[in-house]
Amino acid sequence: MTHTAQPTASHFVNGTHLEDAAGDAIEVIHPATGAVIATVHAATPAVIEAALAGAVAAQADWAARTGTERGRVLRRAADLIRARNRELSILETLDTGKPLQETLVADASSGADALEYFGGMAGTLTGQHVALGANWGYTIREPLGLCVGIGAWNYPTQIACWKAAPALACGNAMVFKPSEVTPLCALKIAEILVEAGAPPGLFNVVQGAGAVGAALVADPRVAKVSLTGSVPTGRKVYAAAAQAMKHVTMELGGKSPLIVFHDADLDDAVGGAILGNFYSTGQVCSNGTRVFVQKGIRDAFLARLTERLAGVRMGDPLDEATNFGPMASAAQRDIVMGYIAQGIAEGARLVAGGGCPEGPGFWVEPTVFADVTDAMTIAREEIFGPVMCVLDFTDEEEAIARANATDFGLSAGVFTRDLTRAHRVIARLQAGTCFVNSYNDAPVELPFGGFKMSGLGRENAAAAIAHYSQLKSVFVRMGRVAAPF
Ligand SMILES: NC(=O)c1ccc[n+]([C@@H]2O[C@H](COP(=O)([O-])OP(=O)(O)OC[C@H]3O[C@@H](n4cnc5c(N)ncnc54)[C@H](O)[C@@H]3O)[C@@H](O)[C@H]2O)c1
Repeated sequence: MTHTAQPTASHFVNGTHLEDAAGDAIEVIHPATGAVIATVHAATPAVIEAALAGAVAAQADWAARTGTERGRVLRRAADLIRARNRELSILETLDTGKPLQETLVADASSGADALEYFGGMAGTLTGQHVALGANWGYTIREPLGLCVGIGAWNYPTQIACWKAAPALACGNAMVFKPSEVTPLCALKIAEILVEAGAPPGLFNVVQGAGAVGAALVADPRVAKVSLTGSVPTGRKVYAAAAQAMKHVTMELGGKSPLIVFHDADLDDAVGGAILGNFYSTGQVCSNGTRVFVQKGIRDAFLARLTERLAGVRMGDPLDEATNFGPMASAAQRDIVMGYIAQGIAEGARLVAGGGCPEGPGFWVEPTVFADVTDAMTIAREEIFGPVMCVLDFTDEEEAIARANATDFGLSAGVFTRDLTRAHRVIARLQAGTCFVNSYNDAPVELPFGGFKMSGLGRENAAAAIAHYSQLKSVFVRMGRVAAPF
């Protein structure tokens, strides 16, 4: 079956669709078939200028509105997204290849959650009164101004909303650049925000690869950059932002540990490992790809995991019975297959998968390696694909030390029935987003983000407000000024 998802135009700027065919063509490929479903053009300097200038113009008026007024727009957008969840989920599936079974519950709806949550919070954003004896002070929470959002290709709708919602709630404007691999979904969010009452120019989408992202980051009008991407890109963007002391949020990669103790509910632990390695075909930053299993239950764990892998249904991602899709791109498929070959070459034991099914599309089987050691490449580097590494451990102390022996620090999980142990271990794990007897939940009410090389700042929850606003402190003297002369 052929699909088309050609957008009205490549960009959404100043409240309307904008095309400039002079920009490099970017083919949008449906990963399940390899078919071209749309073509967009990278933003030219003229498009970038229109977006930045439009955002600056829109921001002042937006910031002058009350928080309640701003929040109303965001909450209306959330309602529109929910009403169009199926249509948006189909587009997300065409763009990313993720099964519709997943996108119907995890993408547009997660974006709507963020818009609803920050829409509700917008009216509550206040400063503080500070009593200072005879004098007093107060703080004003001000927007930063113009923010740039740059997205990865695994969650294009969610990433656009997770950045736009807190930014707009605080009174900022945003220019968002989706990943060049998945350019379609953010355009829909821009359309919906305007339909919900956002002023033209408040949220703009411009297409392009790293060069367009770099041009946005370098522009002196930009006050803040929020990136979701890999650590190497994060380094570049952070360094560029530092030249003008811009604020940053960095949501980067991971190689997160999931520790399964001998007393864990085995089925729950296997379920957590499946969610933490194979959901979205493994293309999730917070995945628990180093699964440390206590020695006594290692074989039982692998046996139950292998049994449950019989439930994988690869196929047309638009078929709601499909529960496992392709990789988002041929390039990512090749990277993952390279890691699988390296795992075999370095002596890991292939327990399941490892193959790359023939035919059109970018498929990789769900793959499990056992007998993985800490030194192996597959245990050290982020693969960003459906490759689970199972490592053995003897005791708690050893598991904690090995779990922390990485430069990443995005997520970590613990499965055990001993809740004292669960909290004791979590307290010592170096990770920003942790799970007890679960994996990969990301409710908007909890902050999300990484320690160490996995990032800076937090998305979601009240914590995100601090990263999209700045405080002005005002001291007020009530008496006379006592100067020395
Ligand atoms: N922590 C999180 O919340 C989170 C979520 C999803 C993905 N990720 C991470 O994202 C990575 C996968 O996504 P990807 O391959 O799209 O990442 P990537 O780093 O290749 O690209 C991310 C974005 O940055 C842009 N970019 C590239 N070079 C740039 C530059 N010099 N200046 C400005 N922008 C530039 C890209 O065009 C893209 O839009 C993985 O490492 C994954 O862990 C993290």
